[in-house]
Amino acid sequence: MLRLEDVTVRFGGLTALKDVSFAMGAGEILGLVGPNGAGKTTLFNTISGLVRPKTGRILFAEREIGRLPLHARARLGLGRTFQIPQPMHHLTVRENLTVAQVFGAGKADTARVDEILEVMELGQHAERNAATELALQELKRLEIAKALATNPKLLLLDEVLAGLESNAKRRFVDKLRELHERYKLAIVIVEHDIETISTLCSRAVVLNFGQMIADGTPAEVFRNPAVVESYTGAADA
Ligand SMILES: Nc1ncnc2c1ncn2[C@@H]1O[C@H](COP(=O)(O)OP(=O)(O)OP(=O)(O)O)[C@@H](O)[C@H]1O
Repeated sequence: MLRLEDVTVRFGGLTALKDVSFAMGAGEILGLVGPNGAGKTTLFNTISGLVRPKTGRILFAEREIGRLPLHARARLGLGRTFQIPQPMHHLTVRENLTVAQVFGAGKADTARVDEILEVMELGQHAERNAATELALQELKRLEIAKALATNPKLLLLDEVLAGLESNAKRRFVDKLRELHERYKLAIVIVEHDIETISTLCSRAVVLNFGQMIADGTPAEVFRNPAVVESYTGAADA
């Protein structure tokens, strides 16, 4: 479903991604891990179209998408969330979903918006101002709801669980599983918590200084010496 071939991204003199290659299949839940600054968000930005790679190819649903604009990628089924929730100001929760839907799916579909509000447990907040009247957990659910409104086949989740306490995190993980089943979604999730990656993901890939240093089951990856060193090295720095 998604394949990256030798993707390199530079910001001036800084190589943020270097020859990154990996493929994932429909329905997979993949954890993307690595120390701060490793290139995880840059990878999401490159897949979703905010950042242009210097070299390499990105294929999604058997099409080369590396030069397509954001909305074209969204319409092919690429959905994403942002590390810092970005609700549209002055709009209600419901309006946020409708705008996301028009951007990513090409037209408004009230029934689908109602369904997503219910699935994401946002029904009672539907007419609230999204930017000023939601608590952190609701903002996070809205961020995912906006991505779902674009009818994705692949969902890129950038640290959606960060800042939640452990019970809330567990409920959120259950919700992600539910979405995976219900919408037959493939998911890539950036997350620092090893336990979460281990319970949610069948596979994990690790970035360090822009390079992929491991790819395997979470158990394999987290006992890989290069991975352990990338984290302890970062902690010592
Ligand atoms: N727009 C940009 N311009 C210049 N440098 C950038 C830009 N975006 C990211 N970088 C740099 O690229 C590197 C990778 O950053 P990125 O945000 O992708 O890492 P990350 O793995 O998502 O980190 P974190 O876990 O802290 O979110 C960092 O050195 C960062 O400073």
